[in-house]
Amino acid sequence: MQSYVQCGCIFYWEENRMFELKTSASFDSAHFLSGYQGKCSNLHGHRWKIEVTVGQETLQEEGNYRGMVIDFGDVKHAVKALADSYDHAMIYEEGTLQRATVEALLAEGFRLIAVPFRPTAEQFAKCFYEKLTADGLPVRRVAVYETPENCAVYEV
Ligand SMILES: Nc1nc2c(c(=O)[nH]1)N=C([C@H](O)[C@H](O)COP(=O)(O)OP(=O)(O)OP(=O)(O)O)CN2
Ligand SMILES: [Zn+2]
Repeated sequence: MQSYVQCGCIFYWEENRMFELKTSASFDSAHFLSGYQGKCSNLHGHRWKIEVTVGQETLQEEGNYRGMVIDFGDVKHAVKALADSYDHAMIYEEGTLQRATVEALLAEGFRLIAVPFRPTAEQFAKCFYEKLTADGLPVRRVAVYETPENCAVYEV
């Protein structure tokens, strides 16, 4: 990252160094892509992996967390809790299933999660970024893997 810095009447670009921590957690769920031309319009499952990078230019200077960006445990627990909240569910975009279908699935005891977006890896990456940021984590990057080879990244 670069900052435009003023020193007297001189302006210059200063390269900022960044400390980053990375952790990941996974969840297993089903989804489908409504309106997709191809096999992903059908209900299918993934083992989604959420890989989160948090970062800061400075480390904490005193107390229990001196020398740290944030405690590894705090990042790990937040990402695990997020993954668990999407685990073993059928994830669908709001408005893409008939009401009778939703009611029938709920009557069978299935766990449904309606999301206000098409559940692509890209949209999940942005959604997870926003949720973890709202939890107070200094998130820089969220990668969401649908398969071990394919991931989408949301980065700030
Ligand atoms: N840019 C994106 N493209 C696709 C996404 C996505 O989230 N972002 N998602 C899908 C589907 O969810 C699909 O499950 C993944 O597709 P695909 O890679 O084709 O699936 P496989 O890895 O199982 O492919 P095989 O060729 O069957 O091994 C589609 N595209
Ligand atoms: Zn899929």
